[in-house]
Amino acid sequence: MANDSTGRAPELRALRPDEWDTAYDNLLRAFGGLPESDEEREMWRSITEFDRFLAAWDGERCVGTAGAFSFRLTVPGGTSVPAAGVTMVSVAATHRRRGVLTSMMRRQLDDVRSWGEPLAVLCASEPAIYGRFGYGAASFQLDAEIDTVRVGLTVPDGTDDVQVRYSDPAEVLDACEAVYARLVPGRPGMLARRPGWERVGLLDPESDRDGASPLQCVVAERDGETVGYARYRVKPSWSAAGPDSQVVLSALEALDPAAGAALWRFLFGLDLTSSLVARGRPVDEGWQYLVSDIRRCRPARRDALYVRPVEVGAALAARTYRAPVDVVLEVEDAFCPWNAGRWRLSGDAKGASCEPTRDAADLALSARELGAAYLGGVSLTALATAGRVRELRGGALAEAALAFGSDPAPWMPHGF
Ligand SMILES: CC(=O)SCCNC(=O)CCNC(=O)[C@H](O)C(C)(C)COP(=O)(O)OP(=O)(O)OC[C@H]1O[C@@H](n2cnc3c(N)ncnc32)[C@H](O)[C@@H]1OP(=O)(O)O
Repeated sequence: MANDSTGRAPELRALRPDEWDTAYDNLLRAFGGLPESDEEREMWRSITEFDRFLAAWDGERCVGTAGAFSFRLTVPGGTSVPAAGVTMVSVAATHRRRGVLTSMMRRQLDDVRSWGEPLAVLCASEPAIYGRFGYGAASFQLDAEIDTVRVGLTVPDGTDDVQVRYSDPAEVLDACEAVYARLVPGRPGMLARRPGWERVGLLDPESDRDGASPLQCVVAERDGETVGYARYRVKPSWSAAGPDSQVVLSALEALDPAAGAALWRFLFGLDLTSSLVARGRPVDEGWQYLVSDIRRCRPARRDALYVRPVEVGAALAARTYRAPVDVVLEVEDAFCPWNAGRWRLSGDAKGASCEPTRDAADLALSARELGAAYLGGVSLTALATAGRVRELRGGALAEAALAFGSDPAPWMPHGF
């Protein structure tokens, strides 16, 4: 790393609580300098894990930040695996492109390994940044802007048995969190909530509303039990032709198809609105199969969660495989060389093992591609068509690609 203005390399160390404001200001400035509300600042401070938050210092000045939440991530098969949630990464523009990020990534991945966490995950501000450090885009999200005047919704049987009730978001938080917790094991990419994180979904600073209403909440109930919820805002608009307001969805979770349909029907039907913007939804979410005209929903797919296998053996052994698989992977990993070499992966829907081997390799790929395929949302076959996975034994690619896949598709419900 190049030296800084004092002639020394910036000092890298865990953040002390009294340094938090200085570090957070570096982060906000790197993201454009827009101030945050006291509510937001206090929220992010309260969930900071100081011993896992690195800051780079040029004398008294904070010039770099990189945190790592201690998350648990659902992997294919439903197990919850320790994963470092890389977050709040910033380098001061005065110190950019001198290797500060690289030094933080180096130290952080060494730390994550020493903590015994087999995975690191992140949401990238820009996709070009993290591939060099071995992160691959592993889950995708669906964004949609639905013309609710022209698009109809056909709901499944049982939808009328679900009541939708207006609720205060904070008052029903426990019931909503119980719904969320039941869904976590069922979909790879979901994160078990750490204490304090339930409040993130209720953050409602005016600066985030873009002219829309405060956060509104409805719960879906069946026989008095909460079976789903939705949080949304309404952005009012009136044209010469009349009302043209927009519903902006913030969160929606449901325990079964009828509960989900009841919530979508409610959102489609809000008076005076003509469109519904839903961002960050699962790519395979059921509403797409209820609409009369998917094209007028303008669906768009975007990269979401990036995964980095920190310990290849432990990571691959932690998930299950939807078909039997027995392959030797030749892994290339320049940034975390302890992963480089041949690994025999044997597994099925019940469990797996992954150990170093001297046997001949069946497939060759880098840690980044392994991260992309890890949650089952990116096909090894597709990566092979791009030349990112090489088949060295005939048939190994088809066998591994089938085994690695996941249904449902991986999804991460919120950023961090
Ligand atoms: C998980 C999260 O928190 S995502 C948030 C990331 N943060 C931001 O986007 C805030 C604004 N940006 C920044 O703070 C900084 O520009 C950072 C953190 C992205 C990069 O920090 P730097 O210290 O400049 O990176 P560093 O000097 O270590 O660069 C390493 C390599 O990555 C490349 N790189 C760095 N940032 C980018 C980028 N945004 N796009 C493409 N390449 C990049 C560099 O060119 C360099 O490549 P090289 O090794 O071929 O020369």
